[in-house]
Amino acid sequence: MSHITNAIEGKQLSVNGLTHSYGGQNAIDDISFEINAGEIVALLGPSGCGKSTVLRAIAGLIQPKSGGIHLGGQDLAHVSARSRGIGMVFQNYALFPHLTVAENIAYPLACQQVPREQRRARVEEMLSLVQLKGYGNRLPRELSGGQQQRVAVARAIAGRPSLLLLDEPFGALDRALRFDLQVELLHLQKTLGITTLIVTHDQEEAQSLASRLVLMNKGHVEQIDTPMAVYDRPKTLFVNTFIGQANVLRGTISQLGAEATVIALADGATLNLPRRLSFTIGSQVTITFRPEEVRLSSEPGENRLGARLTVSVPLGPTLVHDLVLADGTNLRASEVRGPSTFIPDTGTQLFAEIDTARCHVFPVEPEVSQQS
Ligand SMILES: Nc1ncnc2c1ncn2[C@@H]1O[C@H](COP(=O)(O)OP(=O)(O)OP(=O)(O)O)[C@@H](O)[C@H]1O
Repeated sequence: MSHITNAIEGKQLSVNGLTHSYGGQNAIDDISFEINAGEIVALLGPSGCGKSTVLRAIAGLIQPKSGGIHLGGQDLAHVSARSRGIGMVFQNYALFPHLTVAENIAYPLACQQVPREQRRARVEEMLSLVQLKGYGNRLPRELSGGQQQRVAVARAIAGRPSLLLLDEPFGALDRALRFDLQVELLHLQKTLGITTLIVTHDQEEAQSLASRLVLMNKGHVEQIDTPMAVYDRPKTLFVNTFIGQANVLRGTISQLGAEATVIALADGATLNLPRRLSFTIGSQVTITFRPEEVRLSSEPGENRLGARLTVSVPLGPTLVHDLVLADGTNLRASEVRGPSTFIPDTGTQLFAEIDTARCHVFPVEPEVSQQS
């Protein structure tokens, strides 16, 4: 395995101002991001936001309307898809059904005119790398979905690409198998040091695999950050609600102090934030907070909103409470469940205390003024 490590040299990928449309409207607009050599980055966003389009442009399968793509400093504008040195894995395996596993893996090597002996050795290497030693003579249909996807990965890296593109590679697999393959892929990627871009709409997959996330929405990039930064410091309401769960309330800025902001909610309640926000008094805002930032209490008090408990559900180690505020807004709270955690009765009138130090506040029309 050691000489593979030396052989694959991940290169830096740089995407600048990538724009593409299939008809009138842009599918992607001014997309820019970088992936360091050997890094694994996830392109994450809802269905139709343009992820696959970005991937196709990088692979050379479509010619973007504008923007630049550089791999290891080389401009790919006039480099054919074949000559880009990029390996790809798609959701639906795309193995050749009439070729054996070994022939599938050897296929790109044959295209590169790698001599037969070397090809055979590389196929063996790849098979052991993806833990399919001894499966070389099988046909794809004689393998499970997870095994087929491992073959697809082996085929993608057999030609020693300097960039690996994965488009929803585990989308067709069940949850447990997905997790196993994610762990394997991460191990493989680290061992080989291959620069990797994975497209997914599964936030858990993105968070567990990637060192950084590129969050896309409606053809734009909303935020590029580490998984933790995206969760803790979302730049937009979209990112905040797309990654993890968030409670969303509407309010109006009613007081601004040196180190405090008071927000009035619809039903007359207020939230006091221990910092000055850069809004003017009277601004309409959206306040968000995670379920784990809500604590239930039976007493009223500061930052406590009257709420009726609709249901409490124990989910393994956590207890999730769904509540409804007086104005009908739903609220979710969660807490770590211990042996003596008290579970209140459904319908109980309680107070939901919001940890306002950890709230996020966004302008009410966040989609109008997207920043890059
Ligand atoms: N070949 C095509 N012709 C016309 N429109 C297309 C084509 N491919 C994609 N689109 C449109 O471009 C937009 C972006 O599509 P894209 O496939 O890149 O999104 P995606 O984020 O990968 O979605 P998904 O997660 O559902 O695969 C969508 O509105 C889609 O309908």
